[in-house]
Amino acid sequence: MSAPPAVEIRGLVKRHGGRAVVDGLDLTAEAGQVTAVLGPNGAGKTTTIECCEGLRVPDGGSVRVLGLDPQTGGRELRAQVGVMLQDSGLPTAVRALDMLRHVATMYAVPRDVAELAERLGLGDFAGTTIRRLSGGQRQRLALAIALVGRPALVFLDEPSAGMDPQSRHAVWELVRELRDDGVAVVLTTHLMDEAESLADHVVVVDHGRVIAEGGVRDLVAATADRTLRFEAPPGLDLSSLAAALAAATLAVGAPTPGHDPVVRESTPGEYALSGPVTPDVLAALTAWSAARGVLLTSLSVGRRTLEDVFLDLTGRNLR
Ligand SMILES: Nc1ncnc2c1ncn2[C@@H]1O[C@H](COP(=O)(O)OP(=O)(O)OP(=O)(O)O)[C@@H](O)[C@H]1O
Repeated sequence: MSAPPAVEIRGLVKRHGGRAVVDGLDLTAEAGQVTAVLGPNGAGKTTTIECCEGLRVPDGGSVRVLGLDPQTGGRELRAQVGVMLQDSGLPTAVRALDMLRHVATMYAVPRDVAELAERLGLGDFAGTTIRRLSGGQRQRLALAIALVGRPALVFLDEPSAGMDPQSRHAVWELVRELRDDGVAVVLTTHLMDEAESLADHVVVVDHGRVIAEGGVRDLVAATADRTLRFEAPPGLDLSSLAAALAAATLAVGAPTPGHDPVVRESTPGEYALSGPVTPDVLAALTAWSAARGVLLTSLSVGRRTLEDVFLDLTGRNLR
């Protein structure tokens, strides 16, 4: 019989104050894969992960972690699951490296503390008390603590948030190694480049449900292959612009039903167009702007990214 998935969630429901913040969510994470859970603020990601960690009791559905119920799996699960929380909850008066050494003693076969500390650059602040660490340093320590017990499954909540580029790449490298060693990695992130560069499987969550999932390439390829972004004064009349762009699409023939261009103002003054990006659409955009005296201060056509997919699905940016 094949091993059960590292995480198997079916129909998870969690309510707060009568409101379902997780509302029938299904998620599977396999060993030897990085599963990225993406979603806007308040989508229910952390609540879902906390149900897997046994920190919250579900109101409905089932959660299995390494084949066990997190509510009753207790010690057996703690020995095999590494957890990196955003708010690490570490004691503040302890020195960073002492904390890591202490946690290592709790495991039967811990990783080499010196090697792990070196990999994550903890040497620079080994003797500093946790209270005095910067946000990025604290993150690196929390990650080391999550990994020191050689877990079979790790939950990483925004693992490289607040880190400088060098530290982020060290973290990414470590995550790839874990995956190659057969560890199941579940990470939540707002960083598209983090998900794009690490994830084997992406699960997009909104309003407590999964709204899309698949490999990064599948998700990106499921829609058009290019995207158009531009900057202009905030508050453009998007319905008038969309009509002009739709006319340009029609003018060149062969419109695809349901694929009219859609323009969104993702943040004030920043616009993204989904739908076919053709030379005529580009010409129609600049003609529409010129007719209204609107100056486009930047304009780019590029490869679609997960960020675009996310915007199409939820109408919102990830942050
Ligand atoms: N203990 C609680 N009591 C009441 N509401 C809560 C509680 N915990 C979470 N919520 C609400 O549940 C919703 C989902 O929160 P959750 O932290 O799971 O979202 P998230 O997707 O992790 O968001 P973020 O990306 O901001 O971390 C939010 O609206 C939040 O305010």
